[in-house]
Amino acid sequence: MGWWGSKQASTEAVDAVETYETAAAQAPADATKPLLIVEAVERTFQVGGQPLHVLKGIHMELKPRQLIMLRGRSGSGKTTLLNMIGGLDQPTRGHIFFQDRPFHRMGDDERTKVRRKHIGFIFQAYALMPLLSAYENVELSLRMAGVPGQEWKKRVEHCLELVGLAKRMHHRPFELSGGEQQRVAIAKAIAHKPEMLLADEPTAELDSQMAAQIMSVFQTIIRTEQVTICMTTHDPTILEVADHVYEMVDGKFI
Ligand SMILES: Nc1ncnc2c1ncn2[C@@H]1O[C@H](COP(=O)(O)OP(=O)(O)OP(=O)(O)O)[C@@H](O)[C@H]1O
Repeated sequence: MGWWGSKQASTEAVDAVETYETAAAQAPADATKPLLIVEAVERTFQVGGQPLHVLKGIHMELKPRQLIMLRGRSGSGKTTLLNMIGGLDQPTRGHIFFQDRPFHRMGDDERTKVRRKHIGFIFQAYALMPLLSAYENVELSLRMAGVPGQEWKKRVEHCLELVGLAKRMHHRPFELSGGEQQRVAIAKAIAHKPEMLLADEPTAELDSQMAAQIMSVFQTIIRTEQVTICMTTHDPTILEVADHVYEMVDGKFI
């Protein structure tokens, strides 16, 4: 997983983003219109001078307020696809449209801007700052997203309440269980009000009871925050809460 290289900021790129932003802002809210469209996406890496075909023609759609799961064995390409959907990487071939923005044609800086504003990420290992409290961790993400300071307190408290941690907001990560830390990570990921939340194996480190709590939090935030969630998983016990499961085998959906 990584941030992909070149830094080619240009006025043209900034203008292009603003054009996409304006178009997206003006588009009428339509619950049936896909939030994200993936068309014939392929991703090839060069490994030791040889091409490694990791994604081999992926088609998918995410609609508003859905919970979508990508399931498949280790190495099948789930994280590679999640990176494309989140604008962290670009396809070798094919198209990705996020709210009508053509991710496959946009430069790194343009995609970074869109990501900061419209997408939240949750990882298997909670990615919290160890010396900051739950409250401060969530506040940090608002600060980084450029949200005005006067809005922080209300939003931080609201997000921590949504994930059931109102009473633990002043605890630091080491004073919380794994499931509670993952809930702080969720509060952090939704604080800037993204339309899409991407989660890579969010329950992998948790026992089945904590995993069920995370899935229940996901269902709550889809309803209350109007977010769409796309997550990868190995865990067959949580698939039943998904609106749709894409099963990936060797870089393709079956
Ligand atoms: N940057 C890269 N360079 C070369 N090969 C890569 C790169 N990223 C991923 N791969 C290869 O692509 C394949 C798919 O990896 P990916 O991480 O997408 O699988 P996954 O289904 O998410 O697996 P896991 O469940 O173990 O996380 C693997 O063989 C991996 O080694």
